Amino acid sequence: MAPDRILTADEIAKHNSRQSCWVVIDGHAYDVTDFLDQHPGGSAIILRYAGKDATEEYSPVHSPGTIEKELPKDKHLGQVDLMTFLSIRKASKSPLTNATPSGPLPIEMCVNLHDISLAAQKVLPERAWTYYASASEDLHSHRRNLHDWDRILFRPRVLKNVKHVNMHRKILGFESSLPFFIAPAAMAGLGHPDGERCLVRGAKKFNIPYFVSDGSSVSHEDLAQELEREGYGGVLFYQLYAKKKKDLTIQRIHRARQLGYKALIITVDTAVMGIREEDDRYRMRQAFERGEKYIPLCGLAPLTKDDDWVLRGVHNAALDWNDLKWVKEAWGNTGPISIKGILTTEDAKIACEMGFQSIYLSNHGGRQIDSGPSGLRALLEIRRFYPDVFDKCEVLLDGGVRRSRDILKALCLGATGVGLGRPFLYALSAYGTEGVLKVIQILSDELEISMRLLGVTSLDELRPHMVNKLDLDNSIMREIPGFKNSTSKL
Ligand code: HEM
Ligand SMILES: Cc1cc2nc3c(=O)[nH]c(=O)nc-3n(C[C@H](O)[C@H](O)[C@H](O)COP(=O)(O)O)c2cc1C
Repeated sequence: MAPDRILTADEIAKHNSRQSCWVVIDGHAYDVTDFLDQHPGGSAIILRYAGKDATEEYSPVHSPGTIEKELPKDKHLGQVDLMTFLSIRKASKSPLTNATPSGPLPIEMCVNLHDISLAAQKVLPERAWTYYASASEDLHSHRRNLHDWDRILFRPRVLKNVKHVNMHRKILGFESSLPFFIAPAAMAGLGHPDGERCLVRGAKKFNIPYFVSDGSSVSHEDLAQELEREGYGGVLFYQLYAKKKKDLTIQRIHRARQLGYKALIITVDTAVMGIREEDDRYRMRQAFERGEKYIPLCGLAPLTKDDDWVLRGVHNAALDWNDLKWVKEAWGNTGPISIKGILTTEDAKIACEMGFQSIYLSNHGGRQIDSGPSGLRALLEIRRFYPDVFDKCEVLLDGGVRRSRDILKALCLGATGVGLGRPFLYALSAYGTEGVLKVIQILSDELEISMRLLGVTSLDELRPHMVNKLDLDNSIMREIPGFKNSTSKL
């Protein structure tokens, strides 16, 4: 079929099955029938858009040029008739077009990360806000992330001469100017056309690490180039989701190595995607408004008898600790590896004993198991039952950090570095690169002030006795089979 052919929406809509599956992306129609089983994201997700416009779902997870690279030329069917296209294409708002009449706050008026989050809520299209802000089920883990920090109190010392402070910290081998980093978060392109590029620029300007998500909207090649462009410092670490196919996972690791990513973060808390009901509701409502049947991506029943059993999401539910051996081998000696999503003493010990250089305590921003502990509670548990971890492994942590005082508390308790996820997505959505710079500047200023008020001049001086954690201690396990409670040592 000639690629200059113009197709109507009705014609495309007929090809809505596994036997004949066409999709529309950016105004062009493609025959993806033969590609379904090769699609790295699985066939189910494409079948959901069979005979329809998939642009809104497609764009944030694929870098430009993916179709040209992956689909044979003859699968490009042609352009879609614009008039009929409008009837099948959902009115997708581009970022920053649905600002309220008053718009977001001028950036100068944002004094803290809460202001930035409010600004983003004002301007973000509903789909993006829902994806970024949502967490799983009843949001217990998410709320705990936000509130646990306030249950740790400082024990500030006075009259210590704190005129000069040093905020440097080595994180996974990188000499960072600040003890925090940009946590991996997929699909920054939903919030701003420059997407993850804004985050690279921020990391560069302030010389901090950016853990780039496997699900970046901008290609990893482009991000590596962005880092190389003129600027100051920064470093990129690669966050990996193991795919269902081992060879694809290995390809990703090799690509990260070639691109010069300096550390590997393996996220292990996503055997399946958590139940993010706001996200589901949004999709259901969209389907309902279009008069379509909503096909959930979850549940244990196959979508059709030909399909794989569909677990929620595209991740590899069969992954286990043994698989991490070949992941490690594929990465070689490129740099340190951190295991992200550890929440218990038992798993911390396994990771350390397997020789991983770092564990990363995180409940994925409350988006995975609900009623799991916050990264902070996991830190307290591990301190109690496996304090050796701090001699063997670098401990990173994230979840609900919105103030530098939270970072300082985590560092007092033994963390090496602390990550922030949503604040950076909100910042780039509302203000692009400027927003990302603003977040880092606010955190840097807050940190400097909090250090002085606590009575320390260097992060190396931070010790557990500088905080009072008794309020949270009561909620930490008293016994764990096979581990000794070392409370007295704390
Ligand atoms: C039309 C042709 C398509 C092509 C050529 C294609 C190609 C690819 C490729 C190469 C990947 C690997 C990830 C990467 O690029 O870094 C991928 C992943 C993915 N694709 Fe597609 N895709 C297509 C359509 C779609 C559609 C229509 C959807 C959904 C609406 C979709 C959803 C996904 C998802 C969620 C992933 C992530 C998988 C993961 O990270 O494990 N794709 N796709
Ligand atoms: C929208 C969004 C996307 C995320 N994507 C990823 C991801 O691709 N990989 C990953 O390991 N973690 C991902 N996370 C989890 C973050 O890395 C981090 O653990 C979490 O956001 C920290 O909580 P915070 O948002 O309260 O700072 C994501 C979180 C959000 C909110």
